[in-house]
Amino acid sequence: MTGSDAPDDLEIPGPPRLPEGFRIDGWEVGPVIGSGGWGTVYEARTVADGTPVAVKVLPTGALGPGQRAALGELVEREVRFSAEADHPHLVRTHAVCTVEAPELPALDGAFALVMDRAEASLKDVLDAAATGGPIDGADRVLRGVAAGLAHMHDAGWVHGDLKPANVLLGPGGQVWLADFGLATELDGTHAHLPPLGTLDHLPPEWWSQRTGTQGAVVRPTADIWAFGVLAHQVLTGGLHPFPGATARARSLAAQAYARGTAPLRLDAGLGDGLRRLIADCLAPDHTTRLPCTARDLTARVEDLTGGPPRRRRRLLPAAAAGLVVLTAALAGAALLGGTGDTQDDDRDSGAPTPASVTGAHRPVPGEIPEDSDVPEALRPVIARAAHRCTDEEITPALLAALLKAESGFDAHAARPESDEYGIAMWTPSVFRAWAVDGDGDGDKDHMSPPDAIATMSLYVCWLDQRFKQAGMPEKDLPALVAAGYRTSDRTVIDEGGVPARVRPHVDKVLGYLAEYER
Ligand SMILES: Nc1ncnc2c1ncn2[C@@H]1O[C@H](COP(=O)(O)OP(=O)(O)OP(=O)(O)O)[C@@H](O)[C@H]1O
Repeated sequence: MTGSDAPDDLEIPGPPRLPEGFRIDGWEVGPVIGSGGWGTVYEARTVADGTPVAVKVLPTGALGPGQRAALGELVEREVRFSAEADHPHLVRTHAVCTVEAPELPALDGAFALVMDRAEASLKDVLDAAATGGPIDGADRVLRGVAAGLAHMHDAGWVHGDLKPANVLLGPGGQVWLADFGLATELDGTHAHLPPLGTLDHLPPEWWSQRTGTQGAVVRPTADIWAFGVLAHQVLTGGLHPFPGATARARSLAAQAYARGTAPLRLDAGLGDGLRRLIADCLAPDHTTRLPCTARDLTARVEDLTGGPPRRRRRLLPAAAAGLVVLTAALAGAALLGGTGDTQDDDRDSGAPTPASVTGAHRPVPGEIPEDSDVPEALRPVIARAAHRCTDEEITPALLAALLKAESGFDAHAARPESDEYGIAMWTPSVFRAWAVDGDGDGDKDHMSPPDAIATMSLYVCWLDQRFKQAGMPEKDLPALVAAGYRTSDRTVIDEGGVPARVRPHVDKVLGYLAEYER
């Protein structure tokens, strides 16, 4: 790992540190992994069961009120982001605690973020790599970074500080984007970030825009530029696409290219497809970069690197005998976390479930009323599943209405004639393509209500986004989602609305929804 660990024999004053064995709530810290601009990251473990985690400690003691507020904002963003985004390629923050250490005044009151523990960062790997060829696992890293970024953008966030130090590599080969302190929510087409960022991965337009009181404007296209730089580094063992011995010189070279006074000279060893992909990411200004979305990048990276097969989706009962591979489903599956590669599956089943994250969940309309007929034991399961989807139409009330219309909340429901089973009436082969381990028991079972409901939420979230992308009327989305769940996204889009044959079912769902939303 990189970091600011000083060799034992040198007395370099560094940031204050917690002693090994120090307890922060239910976690015990170990050795330091490294330090960044705001604090220090420690190895740590969960006291209860020894699960390895990393704890990032951000001291507040020496900060002035303005700096303290800025740090509080970064932590708040990180927490909000972790609460809202849950994806196999985004590092998870399990909890945020406060360090209580009156005997260590410099650290007393510090924020402590408890996260998944990585084995190394991509920066560590690039620093150790021989230049001239791709690093080991280059394809996997690029696929993971692209999928994580696509999930963020689809959920309305910009990372804002994508760089190798913020790509973490987990013990099972997982690829996680990290450091969401700079991640910021999109307001229309762009967001504002404090002018921090990293020189080597900043797009050229960054230098020509004015920084207002809210900070500089940052758009998803800034992450796309950063991805282009990072992809070049990953595929060449660390070479930056722009020449220069220092970050400042490389940034000037990038600006000269953007002004049209210097050509783009990518490494000669790159294959045609990846060269084109990097060149698209490095289009000279944000408007020419617009067509290169993170979602497209994900599909292109998977095509170019032989990624996991494209996903299957729920079928019309009549077509259930012969599964049809639908390319469009790929994007949605990756978007919502079910990419189906083994790494993701391991993550779903093996990692601890997200624990208490202090910080506000976004208020979600459509909670299930207390006096409804939704079985009490199911309510938290439904609410948790609905909150995994950041699209506002997918509420607990809508999931409850869908479940009532599908099975009447009967966990043992079955329609063998159409191969549909369980509380969410999943066709087992289709369920497997989207499956989420809703109860964290290491198994994904269509007959387990938490798994079936979490998977339903994932799927209808994707349907909702498909219909929005297709420009279908927002007010009709609940009906369209109900119809899509019974038929398919393609059928609903091709028919321009709810197909007549599922209208009675959709009306039932809307009736239940009205009851739950009264
Ligand atoms: N969850 C984690 N697991 C393992 N190592 C981590 C984790 N998070 C961060 N690190 C490592 O800890 C070190 C410090 O990380 P930190 O995020 O504080 O700073 P940075 O990203 O290097 O710099 P800055 O945040 O100032 O841009 C880095 O080497 C980073 O790779």
